[in-house]
Amino acid sequence: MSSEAESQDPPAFLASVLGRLVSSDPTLPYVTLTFAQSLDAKVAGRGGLQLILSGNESMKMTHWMRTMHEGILIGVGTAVNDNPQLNVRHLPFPAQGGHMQHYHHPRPLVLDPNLRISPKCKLIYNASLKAGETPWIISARPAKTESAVESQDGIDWEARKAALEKTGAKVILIERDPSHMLIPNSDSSSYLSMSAVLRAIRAEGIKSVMVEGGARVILSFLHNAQEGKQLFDSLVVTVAPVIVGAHGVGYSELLDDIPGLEHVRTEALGKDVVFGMKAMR
Ligand SMILES: NC(=O)C1=CN([C@@H]2O[C@H](COP(=O)(O)OP(=O)(O)OC[C@H]3O[C@@H](n4cnc5c(N)ncnc54)[C@H](OP(=O)(O)O)[C@@H]3O)[C@@H](O)[C@H]2O)C=CC1
Ligand SMILES: Nc1nc(O)c(N)c(N[C@@H]2O[C@H](COP(=O)(O)O)[C@@H](O)[C@H]2O)n1
Repeated sequence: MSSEAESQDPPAFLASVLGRLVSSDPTLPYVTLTFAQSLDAKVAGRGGLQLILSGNESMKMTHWMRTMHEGILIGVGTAVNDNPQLNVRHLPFPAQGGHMQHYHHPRPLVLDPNLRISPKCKLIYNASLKAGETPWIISARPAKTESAVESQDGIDWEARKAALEKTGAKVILIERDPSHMLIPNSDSSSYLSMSAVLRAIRAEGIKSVMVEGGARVILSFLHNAQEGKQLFDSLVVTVAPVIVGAHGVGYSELLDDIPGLEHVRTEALGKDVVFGMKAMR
């Protein structure tokens, strides 16, 4: 482990890749897209099995990134599959107080058009114990049907919204954007427009966001970039020395080459290699 990873300050690697975390567009947050992958570009195992790919040193770097950002965004697939905490735990134990008091914890932001997240998930439970910020769930009302009577889908969605709000979680609604970019050969028709999501987050006061995945969310950001719509400012990818194989979950199978990425720095952290890139918006 490098002495830098042991320090009480974020690694210099992150300062050079992320800079001051200020977006050049005041209507959007600064966005860091980050994830851990195997040598063969898989982010999860068979059927979405959560894999701990990062070693201690790169996981610590990820938690430094968490504390540097105001928000941490995931898709509902990750929320349901991993039941993550998304708080800051793997940093040096503070001399006074615990991790919860000492470090800034990012606000969890979950993309969830169908409100599939459980009101009993760890994000909500932790917030009730003050072991993390209250999550915000970003959704959109189901599209109206032809019929004058409200569809069962709509009624069920309203009930799930009420159940989530009862826990204290905030549900942020964005308008469905019928013109938003679909990803060919994917099941992306129900997705939220990523630029509308980012504008809504910024309007709610979040000035920097770390996007942690999962596979479909990573694909959405990279597909937008491939089509010339750059929605992230920096890309930080941890590569772990393991091959998962074809049964694993990847994000790159539907992608073409992506222009506008500029290498900033590569860092060996323990067994892993971390690549830091800047994106030209
Ligand atoms: N190695 C790593 O660093 C990480 C790995 N993972 C792994 O990733 C897997 C989860 O990935 P995945 O199943 O793809 O789920 P995601 O977490 O990527 O969530 C995808 C879901 O988010 C909703 N969504 C709404 N708008 C969008 C949009 N514009 N783009 C993409 N999604 C949108 C959709 O919900 P709906 O289906 O309701 O329409 C969609 O299905 C897990 O196995 C997890 O372990 C997760 C994070 C990090
Ligand atoms: N950086 C990183 N390395 C890995 O090996 C991972 N599996 C992940 N996954 C992300 O972290 C979430 C879990 O967070 P908590 O430990 O519960 O706070 C997981 O859901 C992914 O988003 N990241």
